[in-house]
Amino acid sequence: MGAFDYTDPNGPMYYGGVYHLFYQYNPYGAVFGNRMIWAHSISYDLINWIHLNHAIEPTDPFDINSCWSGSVTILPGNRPVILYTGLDANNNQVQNLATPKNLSDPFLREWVKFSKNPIMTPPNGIKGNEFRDPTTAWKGLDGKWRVIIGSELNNHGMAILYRSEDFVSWTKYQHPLYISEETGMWECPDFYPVSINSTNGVDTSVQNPSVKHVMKASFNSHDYYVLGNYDSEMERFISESDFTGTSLDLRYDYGKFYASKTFFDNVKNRRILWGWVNESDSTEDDIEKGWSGLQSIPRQVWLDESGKQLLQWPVEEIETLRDNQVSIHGKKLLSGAVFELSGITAAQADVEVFFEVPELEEVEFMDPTGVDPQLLCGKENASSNGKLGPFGLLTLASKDLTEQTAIFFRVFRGPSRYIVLMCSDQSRSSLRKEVDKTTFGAFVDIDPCLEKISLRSLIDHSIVESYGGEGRTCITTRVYPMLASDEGMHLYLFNNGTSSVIISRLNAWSMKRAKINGKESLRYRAT
Ligand SMILES: OC[C@H]1O[C@@](CO)(OC[C@@]2(O[C@H]3O[C@H](CO)[C@@H](O)[C@H](O)[C@H]3O)O[C@H](CO)[C@@H](O)[C@@H]2O)[C@@H](O)[C@@H]1O
Repeated sequence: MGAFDYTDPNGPMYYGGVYHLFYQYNPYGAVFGNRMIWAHSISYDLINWIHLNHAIEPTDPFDINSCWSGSVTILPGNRPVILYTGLDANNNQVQNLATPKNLSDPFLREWVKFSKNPIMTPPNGIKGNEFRDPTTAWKGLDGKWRVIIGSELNNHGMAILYRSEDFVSWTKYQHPLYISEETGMWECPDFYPVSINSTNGVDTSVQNPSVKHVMKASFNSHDYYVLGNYDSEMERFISESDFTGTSLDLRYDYGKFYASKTFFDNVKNRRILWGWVNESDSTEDDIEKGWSGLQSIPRQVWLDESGKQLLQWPVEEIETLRDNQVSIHGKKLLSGAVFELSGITAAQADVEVFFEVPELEEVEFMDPTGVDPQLLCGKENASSNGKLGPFGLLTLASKDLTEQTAIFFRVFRGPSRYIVLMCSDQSRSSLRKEVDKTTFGAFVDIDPCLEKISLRSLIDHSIVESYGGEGRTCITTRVYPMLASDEGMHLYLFNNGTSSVIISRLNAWSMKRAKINGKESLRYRAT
């Protein structure tokens, strides 16, 4: 077996009838290494993948110590170009350019590095190890290209802005596009418009009154974003809030999800998001099992009607893996109920459930001010009893429930409205002691008086990707059950609250295996 580490998604795009995904990859070891490369895979449907030869590897002084993260921009005339960070011979981070050798090859198998690399080097005042991860570039109203690079100055994370007329000569702009007072170094920034009145995606260069902009930055092991307005004439991004690096910030995902990247899929008019989902086991475990790191299921991302946050949903193509289905309508889950959902493969499933909570009157009061939902989930875990909740799913569970990963909700009465808490409780996910079992949690911005509380979970052996409130809150987790074999894995609905809840609608499917290089493959193994 090989030993490989998969991390950041790089340069996703649609070209020549196929989706391309590059990613940070260590071909020499199961964990992050000192010679990272750009691996390359392609797909016709975002689900089944073909691995190609590596796209970019360290070869020249400007990237001899690694080819780190970056992005693709499609130039006029349908010409993709890669901007990536190279670690040069002195281990300084520099930005490099590469272009396809043969544009008529839809697989874009070979990439040629620009003869005049590097095209950007750390500017004055910026440390050589704090200048990386170029975004997809966009065109301003003046026709000039813009790109941002992750960096920091005096412990303030920022997006350094460069401009260019020809994509080759880049000039640093006088001030960063964004500087954050409260965060450290920014990795893998992403900057893109979202429509304010449609779920459709828009091209990265679009600027008009019907879009807002998203600024995403990766720091403190999480992907945070703010929304705002971008003005390319003034070269300003005016955000509606600031990054605080606390639980108050908006995040794509409140579990494991980092160094993400989006791209505009012009065939289906949608923006697609990918993130790196790392392991929760130890480095020693990774070396023993011979690999580490997953890519999330790609998600469509768009602005919520409220304009206050993004919504995310697994791309529709995931439904092609759906196999046999079970459905439930109008079933009451009494206090203390644990109800097995049989008839599907619990180890690999897609479950969507809508809960109705009729007994709202006497729920506990909670003032959410200053409350960290993740800590609250740790305290009010799956086995505690509230009035309304915990209720939800017990995934990847052994028959006797010794091992289980609970994805659940609690409902509280707040000062002005009800508060819905969503948690992913890993504390009993595995009998293995050395794995990280931190509980994750976040609030879901829904009013249970007006709508049902929904949960969709994509379960696959060692990963559970959960979408609460129809994509308002996402939590991804990695777990390593020991007791349950694929066949012995179980899935339950539960209600530990003192009030009943109603499963108003549930649809769940066994999921087939995706094909990698034409063969049905296990996407993720627990061990
Ligand atoms: O592959 C390099 C790209 O990855 C990014 C974002 O994920 O930087 C990753 C980063 O962390 C790696 O090294 C750490 C040890 O130094 C290790 O703990 C972690 O698991 C690794 O992913 O790489 C640098 C240098 O090590 C570190 O500062 C980062 O957090 C992205 O910024 C890079 O382009």
